[in-house]
Amino acid sequence: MNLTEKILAKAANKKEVSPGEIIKVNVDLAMTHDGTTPPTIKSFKKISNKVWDPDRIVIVYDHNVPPNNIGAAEFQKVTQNFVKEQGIKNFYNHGEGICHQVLPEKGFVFPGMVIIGADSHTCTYGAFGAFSTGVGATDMAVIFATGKTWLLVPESYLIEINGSLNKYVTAKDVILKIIGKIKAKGAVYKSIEFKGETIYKMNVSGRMTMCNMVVEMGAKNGIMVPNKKTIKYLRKFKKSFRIYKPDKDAEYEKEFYFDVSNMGPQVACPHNVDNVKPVYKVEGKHIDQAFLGSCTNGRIEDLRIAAEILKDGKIHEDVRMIVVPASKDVYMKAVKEGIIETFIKAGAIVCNPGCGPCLGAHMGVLGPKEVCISTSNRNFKGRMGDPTSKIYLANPAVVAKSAMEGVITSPE
Ligand SMILES: CC(C)[C@H](C(=O)O)[C@@H](O)C(=O)O
Ligand code: SF4
Repeated sequence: MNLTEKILAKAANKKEVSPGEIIKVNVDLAMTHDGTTPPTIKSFKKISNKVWDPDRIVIVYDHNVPPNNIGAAEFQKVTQNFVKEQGIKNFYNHGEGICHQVLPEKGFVFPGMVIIGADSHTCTYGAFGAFSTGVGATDMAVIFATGKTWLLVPESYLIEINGSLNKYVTAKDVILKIIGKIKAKGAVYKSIEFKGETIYKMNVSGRMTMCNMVVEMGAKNGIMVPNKKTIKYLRKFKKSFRIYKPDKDAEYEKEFYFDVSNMGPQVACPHNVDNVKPVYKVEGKHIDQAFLGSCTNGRIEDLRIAAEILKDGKIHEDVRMIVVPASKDVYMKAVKEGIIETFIKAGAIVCNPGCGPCLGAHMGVLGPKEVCISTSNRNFKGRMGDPTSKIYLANPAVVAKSAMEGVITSPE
């Protein structure tokens, strides 16, 4: 069995599982956020009045924090009442950060776990060797009630990545390159297992960025065997965990190889995440907004990269640059390191932790024909505002450099 199959077999109390099989699994952790908790509650109330285990549910307000309209404020009240009624203690309602950042940071994510979230980027936790995937509110309601869900065991793709990354080339560029090759519909319902020297050496932040974006190829989950840096990250929580590894003769439907040694920064052009080009092909394109943040690239490592470029520089007068740290923890580290000061002095708008403008709700909605360069994960038409606006996805170095120049620019 491969890595995903091993974890799913354990969760289903079976010796072995194989692709195509429908299994019932125990869920170790369930996550919902301010947007998906109210619809989950609505379905939940039709089937139960008591959650299966309040300690295995984590709720994070991140998409609309603080509430940006009356509906969002009402939604938050619904969740607050539910949390009290059900005795859910793991509740982060005052801008603790993006759910996918908060869960690992607070020590909820460990190797071998089955984590289901009512958000499509729940696949991020594969960086820690967990099986994690997103579901809708009705599936989540059943999990809230029973602690179980059904899964179709996915076929798996093995992606091996070798080579060291050049300066200003990051995990984001690697995953964009992969998506550009496999395409947006190229891995629908597949499990993606990453391996290779590049993954083995990668820091936790980069591993999260890579697993975060597998859903942009339609994948069910992305997963990696924890490396030394990941184990070090997890040890600080002082909890025991078991690391699962694929069998030597594990089976995969397809295998892909990437050598990233000579690769430059990549950009996903409007309006599809798989419309990927090397940055030099889009250099000179005028931008109105630059966004540094999201569950893909809002971590301290990302902010450091951007700050190094912006140090002593100024953001172009035509550009509004918006910086949203992925969590309070990231924010506080950035304050301590003087990074926030660098952003403010350069002319950026620094907002409170959360999803920020990523999905067009607030904090930088794009007007007609405006162009944004963003470190987030989706550039769908109209996602950040007006349907005539355009989004280019890139790494934090490209976003920072472009913000200074007023046009898409390579930091190299
Ligand atoms: C609002 C939420 C359900 C959505 C998701 O599931 O991904 C959002 O986080 C996004 O990135 O589009
Ligand atoms: S940061 Fe963006 S992609 Fe991530 S959960 Fe929030 S809205 Fe979704």
